[in-house]
Order: sequence, then C-alpha cells, then structure tokens
Amino acid sequence: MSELLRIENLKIHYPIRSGFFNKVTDHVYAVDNVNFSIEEGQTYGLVGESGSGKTTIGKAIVGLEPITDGKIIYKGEDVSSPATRKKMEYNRDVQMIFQDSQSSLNPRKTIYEIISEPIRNFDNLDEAATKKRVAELLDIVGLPQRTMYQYPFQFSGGQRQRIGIARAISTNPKLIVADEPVSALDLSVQAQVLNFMKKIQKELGISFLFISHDLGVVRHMTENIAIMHNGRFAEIGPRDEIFNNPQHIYTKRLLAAIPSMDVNKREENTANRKKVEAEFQSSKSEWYEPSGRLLPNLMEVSPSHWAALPEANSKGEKA
Ligand SMILES: Nc1ncnc2c1ncn2[C@@H]1O[C@H](COP(=O)(O)OP(=O)(O)OP(=O)(O)O)[C@@H](O)[C@H]1O
Repeated sequence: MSELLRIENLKIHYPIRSGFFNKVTDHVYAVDNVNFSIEEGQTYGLVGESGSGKTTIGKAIVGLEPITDGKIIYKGEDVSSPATRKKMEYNRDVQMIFQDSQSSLNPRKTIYEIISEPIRNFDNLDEAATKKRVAELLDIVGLPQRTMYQYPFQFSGGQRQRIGIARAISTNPKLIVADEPVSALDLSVQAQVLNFMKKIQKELGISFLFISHDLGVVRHMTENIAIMHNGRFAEIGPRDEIFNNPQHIYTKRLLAAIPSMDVNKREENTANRKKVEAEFQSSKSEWYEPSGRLLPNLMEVSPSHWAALPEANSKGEKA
C-alpha cells in the first residue's frame, strides 16, 4: 500500500479581535501542529468531541479553509499552492461528503443538476454523455434513474446521503473526506450508509478520511485513527491498538464513556469509568497545559504510529 496524502505540521489559527481598534488579542488554535498520513484505499478515522478541530482539518484538505502553516502532501507533491493542486488534478481527486445532506444539497436544484455539477467542472462531456454518467452514478448508489429530475426534499435522509456520495464519486476521486456522514441519520439507516460506503470503497479503491465523534462508527469503518482534542492529536495509531491498548488519558476517558450494551457489564463499566477518572485527575499535569489544552508532542505515546510515519513529530524531530 502506498501513501496517498500526508499532513505535515498543519496549523489553522483564527485571530480573535477585540477592543475599539479591533486589534488581534488572541487566536483560536483550531488545528495546532497535526501530522498524519492516509494510505491508498484506506479509511483513516479522525475522532474527537465537538469543537476539537476535525471539520477544520477536513475543510483544509479539500481547500475550503486556508492553512496558517504546514503542508498537505498529495502523492509526494506539496499541494498547498493552487498551481500544484491544478497540476496534480487535486481538486478533482479529493472530494467531500457533508454531515447535513439537508443543507449541503441545494433544494432548488434537481438531482441531475446536483450530481452533474462536478462533472461539468472537471470533464468536458456533452449533455447526453453527462446524462449517461449521472444515470450510472445513480445505479451505483442504488437509486432509480427516474429520480434524476426530482428535488432533494423528495428523498429520505439516507437517500440524500447517497446522492451526496454520488456527487462525490462523480469525478472518480482518490480520496473522500466524509465529515460525520451518518450522524444525522437513524441508527438503522446509519448501518446501511456505512456498509454502502465500504462497498464503494472496495469497488472503486477510494481512500476515506472519516470524521466522527462516534467511536463505535469509527471502529466499524477505519484502519488507523487519530484522537483529537482542542486542536491537537492526543493519540494516533492502528485502530485495534487504540481500542485495546489506549495510552493517552484522553483516549481512555473517551473509551470509558462508551456505555456497555451488555447489562451484565454495566457495573464493571461504571467502575472502570471511575478508575479512569481518578487516573485522569491525578495525572492531568502530565498530559495537559495549565490552560487545559493538551501538551503537544504526545504522539510518541503510540509507538506503532512512528513505525508507519517516521518523518517528524510536531517539533520536526525524529521520534
Ligand atoms: N471561521 C472560524 N473562525 C473562528 N473560529 C473558528 C472558525 N471555524 C472554526 N472555528 C473554531 O475552531 C474550533 C474547531 O472547530 P471545528 O468545527 O473544526 O470542530 P469539530 O471537531 O469539527 O466540531 P463539530 O463536530 O462540532 O463540527 C472550534 O473552537 C470552532 O469554534
């Protein structure tokens, strides 16, 4: 397997202005020195609570958010500049699926117009060929071709998410950033959409950056995971290692917070949660700055990560 995308020392800081002169008084460190890489055909999970910076990373990858510092390397080339993006066909190869299909699909456009938009931007197809391609895409996502001239409101949440997927795969992308793709859906529909994403990944060889706050969903979908908190990575590594042998106290707390489905394990669960909480309180200063932010450079806590990505930690030093 070879590396498709690498994020190096990525920072996205937003200025906070205040006072009469609207001076910059501080910054929101939405993303602060993160490093990770996505292999071809792999699903990489980005997990963290609301506000931890996951969407900001996703948007930066698809070019919707300017970066403050760091690099985005695609197939070995730095695509931080628009010229290289164009040369590498990056904007065609990297697409995004959003959480809220209700607002991400334009209600005034037909499904045909929505799905054909990227095709019009990137391929020089005539009307008949575009129609044929949209019909193929509807087949792939399991919607009847006749739905082409309907509007988003005529579909269920799960169907709308399929339409978003059809649009994202219309350019034959290599990577899809899926930002909370199922969190707005009912549990039963979630499973259908997730399995469908796995199916198209297998058939089309697409890599996913899968963004979610839901550890259960992430466990089902991903091979490698980064655990994010307040703009920094707490821990990063292969999925099973993170779930079976978490090293960072923040990861342990997240895992301990998952309620057990097994009634017989509820007591054990509660006891474990209390134990982790006590460990957190007594070891807080090892992991957090006094301000409550994670101490940087803690990625070394998951050694297997360094085997996979030996380049640099956030100081640019070898681990
Ligand atoms: N344009 C902006 N200006 C200032 N602050 C911003 C901006 N965009 C995001 N932020 C802040 O950056 C932080 C990270 O936000 P982000 O949306 O990436 O988090 P998230 O983990 O995706 O959360 P959620 O799951 O709720 O979307 C938050 O504190 C947010 O308020």
